[in-house]
Amino acid sequence: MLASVMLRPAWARLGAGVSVRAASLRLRYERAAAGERPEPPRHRCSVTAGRRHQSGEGETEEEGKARGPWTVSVLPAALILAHCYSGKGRSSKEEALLEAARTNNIQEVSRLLSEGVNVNSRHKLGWTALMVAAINRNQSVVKALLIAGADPNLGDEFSSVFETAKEKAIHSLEVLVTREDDFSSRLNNRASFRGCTALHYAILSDDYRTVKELLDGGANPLQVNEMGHTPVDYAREGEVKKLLKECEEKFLEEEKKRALEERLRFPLEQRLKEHIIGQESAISTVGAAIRRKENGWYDEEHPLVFLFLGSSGIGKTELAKQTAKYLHKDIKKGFIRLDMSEFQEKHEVAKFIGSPPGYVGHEDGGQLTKKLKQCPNAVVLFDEVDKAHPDVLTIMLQLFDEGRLTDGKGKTIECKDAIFIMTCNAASDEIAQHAIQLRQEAQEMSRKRLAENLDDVQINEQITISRHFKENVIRPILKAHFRRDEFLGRINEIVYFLPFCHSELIQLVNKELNFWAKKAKQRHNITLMWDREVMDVLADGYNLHYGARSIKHEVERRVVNQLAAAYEQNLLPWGCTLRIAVDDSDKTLLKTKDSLPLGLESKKAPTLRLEIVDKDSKGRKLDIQAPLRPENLTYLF
Ligand SMILES: Nc1ncnc2c1ncn2[C@@H]1O[C@H](COP(=O)(O)OP(=O)(O)OP(=O)(O)O)[C@@H](O)[C@H]1O
Repeated sequence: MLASVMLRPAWARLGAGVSVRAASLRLRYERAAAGERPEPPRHRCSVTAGRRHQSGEGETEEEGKARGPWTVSVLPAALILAHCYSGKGRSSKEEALLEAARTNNIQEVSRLLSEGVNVNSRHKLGWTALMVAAINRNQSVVKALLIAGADPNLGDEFSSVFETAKEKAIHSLEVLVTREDDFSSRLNNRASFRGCTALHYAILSDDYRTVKELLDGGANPLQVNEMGHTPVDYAREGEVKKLLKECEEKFLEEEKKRALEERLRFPLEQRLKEHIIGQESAISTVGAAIRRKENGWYDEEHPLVFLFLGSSGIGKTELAKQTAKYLHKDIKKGFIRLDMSEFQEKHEVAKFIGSPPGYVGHEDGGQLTKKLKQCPNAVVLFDEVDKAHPDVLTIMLQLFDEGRLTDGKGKTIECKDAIFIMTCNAASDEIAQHAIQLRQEAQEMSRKRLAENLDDVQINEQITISRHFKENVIRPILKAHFRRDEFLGRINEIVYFLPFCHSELIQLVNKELNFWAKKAKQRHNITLMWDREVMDVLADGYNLHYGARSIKHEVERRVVNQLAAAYEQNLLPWGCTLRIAVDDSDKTLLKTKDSLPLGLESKKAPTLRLEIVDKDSKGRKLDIQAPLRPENLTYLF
């Protein structure tokens, strides 16, 4: 049973809360600290031996003999223990709360809570007062903490003694004794407890009343710890297990209802549009597929597979990331990204799923399998899939087909619930050219109708890629790239990302300028404003091959460089208001731009200038000294 892994055997516990091992270590080291000379320890732990070596450094042979083997090995540990004990003189109220929760001192807990102590504060090794109270079966304290707002679903940050010592750079002996003294001596020090909630601990101590208290207080019976176990996995047969099972079902139902309400209130498409400009058709295709899956209208035997097509920097990765954010609270685990250009060679298959036994790197596991194991329903992005070796594609095909993958160690990972997204740059030029042509045709049509004085004219920049184009242009290109129909056949949706139209470029510019305006306010208390014409000028810096990245670069090159130069030359008083404007002499360039025939427009881009806005709202142009006119720096794209 799993609980037995987490708990110490009964014989290894000393009734008053201190383990045999810790007690004997303590006794030995206390004597050492007091200057006694006890018999040498029979089993010297490796940490102590390491210390002996460390403290013996730089001493003469005589000094070494005079000291003897024992003193060196024990004194540092004794110092550590002394430090441990001094920690007992708790100073902060948070520490006092943790101690009161452990000792079931309900009066002290109530007093501290009434003084406004943070009920969710953690011990320096990672647990909360609710966890301490739960493991020690202190039901009344658990109740008081929950009423005061303790979060029953926080996970412990303490892993095992060894791991915690390594993470916090503390001696493992100190961690061992602190865990036993300040938390519980009933737990196995080798097991990992990271992510265990108060409910996990209440189950481990098999305390029905505390379990009930926690469940009534909103504890999630389905929350998994870092080892992937829910509380019920640690429950013994009996009334506690029965109670948990009942609550699990109720919780699942409520969770489903809550999620549905949330989805209706704030649909996925709306969320995605908050982060992604344009790409309406891509957003609705992905949104619809996720909705089918969330509502049970999908084939549960296969995972969802998308292929994202389009040029660079137009939101493919961003859409995958935002979808993962929507589906998973923990984005670190919920979003897996693999650059497939790293799997171009045959032997790199091993990097993907792990090497077989006997091969180098067998113990490390594969890049994909390791991450999928941690989160089998993750959103997995295979970037630039067209660069992967055919053998890697074969493994991917098996993954998409069966929804499972066997790693180099022979372990099978079930991932039917995962969402796989591949990006591919093949056909991106064709898609971009086709979209531009469609947009030009749409604009031409609008102009004609405008000339005919029709009332219902709407300049519509939204275009749709035709089925004919998909079948006759895109599919053959993809076939030539992947060389297998079954691979394309396993893709649920091919999603097209189109180059930005003018209004989308204006939104991108605005987003970028707002980003810098926020920074200017935070860092230098400068208020940044800009005219509409400025956005048009910056939008002209769009480069089809770099997508939104070219807009970022244009704003940095033409605006942020000037800001930095003006700042360096002390031209920006603290708290001033700055306006970005198009130079008056260049405004004519903007006006003539649209009226001139194609190819005859001026090659010179209008200049942007910075003005300080005075109290009377008049602008005073800043005289940024040459050679620091960063506008003149070479255009990198
Ligand atoms: N449609 C968009 N809306 C808002 N920001 C975008 C959009 N497209 C791209 N960006 C921004 O541009 C940057 C690059 O975008 P992203 O990584 O999604 O590009 P991509 O299409 O995946 O291209 P690549 O294949 O080169 O990675 C990101 O900072 C992203 O936020």
